[in-house]
Amino acid sequence: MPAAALVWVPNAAGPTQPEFKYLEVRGTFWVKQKKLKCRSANAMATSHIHTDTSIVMNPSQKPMLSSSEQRVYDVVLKQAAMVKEKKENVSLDVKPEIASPSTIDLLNEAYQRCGEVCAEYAKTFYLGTLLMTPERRKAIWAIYVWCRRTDELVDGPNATHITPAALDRWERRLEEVFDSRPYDMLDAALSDTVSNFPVDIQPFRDMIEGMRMDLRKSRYMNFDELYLYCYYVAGTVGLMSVPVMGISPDSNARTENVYSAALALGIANQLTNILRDVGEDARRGRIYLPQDELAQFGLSDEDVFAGQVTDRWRAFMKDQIKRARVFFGAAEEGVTELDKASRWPVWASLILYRQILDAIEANDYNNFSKRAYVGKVKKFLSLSTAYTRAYLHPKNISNLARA
Ligand SMILES: CC(C)=CCC/C(C)=C/CC/C(C)=C/CC/C(C)=C/COP(=O)(O)OP(=O)(O)O
Repeated sequence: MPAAALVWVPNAAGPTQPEFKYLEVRGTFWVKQKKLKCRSANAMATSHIHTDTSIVMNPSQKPMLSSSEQRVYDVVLKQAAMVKEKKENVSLDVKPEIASPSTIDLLNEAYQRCGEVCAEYAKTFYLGTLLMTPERRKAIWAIYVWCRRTDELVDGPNATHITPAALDRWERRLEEVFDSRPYDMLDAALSDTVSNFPVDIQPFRDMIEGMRMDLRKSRYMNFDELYLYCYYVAGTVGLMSVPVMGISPDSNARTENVYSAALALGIANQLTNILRDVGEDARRGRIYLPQDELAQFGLSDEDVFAGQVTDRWRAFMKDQIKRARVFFGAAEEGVTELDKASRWPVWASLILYRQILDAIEANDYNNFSKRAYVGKVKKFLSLSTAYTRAYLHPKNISNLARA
């Protein structure tokens, strides 16, 4: 793991320039060292390329983005631009009333089904969506269901039969959803959602690309490759959700910065998921951990398959956990910018998922044969912490979040 990382921090005072906090690893601590003004808004934990601190510390330079980060940041900018455009043209955006009562009934039924699926597979998140306005709640359900169905193609009961050609068909079907030609009821709900909210198709396409990647790849040479995978399968969810969840009318943050935070939450969640599931994935012949970083700690695939918790493994895991926490930290700053009604479910999922990292530590880094999980009492407490954070004044929230 890298010696240094730049982490984007939204400037609540309404910046003309985004701000970055410079974080440096010293021994086992991340030390906030100085703030830099940078022209580019994205420098999310670009740690793996910034091992030479002199590169990051020169304030006159744009932070160097890796190829994956640049590729992903272009999607962030595109999505943010779409939202801004929608905001500016909001008065012109009157949809003709062409839907017949029977179409409306069918759509309502479709959304209801999406809600049932969400309630069944993501209970806590579903409860959180109940706080949102009915339009937003239904739209989030429709997006959730599409993501779930996409994931099931490679992870569900028929996963062994799935081929790249089937994913191509799923992508053509996605294009039709965005062209208002849905194939089934659940697609119809998504079609309706993407016509009501400024949601870009790219993150959806990219999630399918993530499934293709999972089919053809079982090793990641470095963090750049892993970052791209995490964006495809989880960062995309953040980008799809924010246009629906909405940014608070009181927010002074730049739209693209809120989207970068949403992306960070997806990446943090996925990194956590990977760290929790090392043993389970290894039993399927998969290792998502960066190969070069394993090697830096004197570890190899064989060590992962052997599943022994050694001092080398502990040291490696400490570094990986540290990086996941950096991404959670970057995400936190964006949650406070979301529309008030959307903050609670996001805080809840952030706090709950981040606790999995604590659970891995509590298991003495045995993620080979012990599953890290958050107990019921802790879960319940987290929900009320999330509630408090969501409904305090934004200025207080960031202070509290660091407590
Ligand atoms: C922070 C801001 C501004 C917005 C929030 C934007 C959102 C909603 C981001 C969340 C992205 C997200 C939920 C990504 C999915 C990540 C993930 C690893 C999900 C795990 O899914 P499962 O595999 O079902 O998990 P379990 O195995 O833990 O059940």
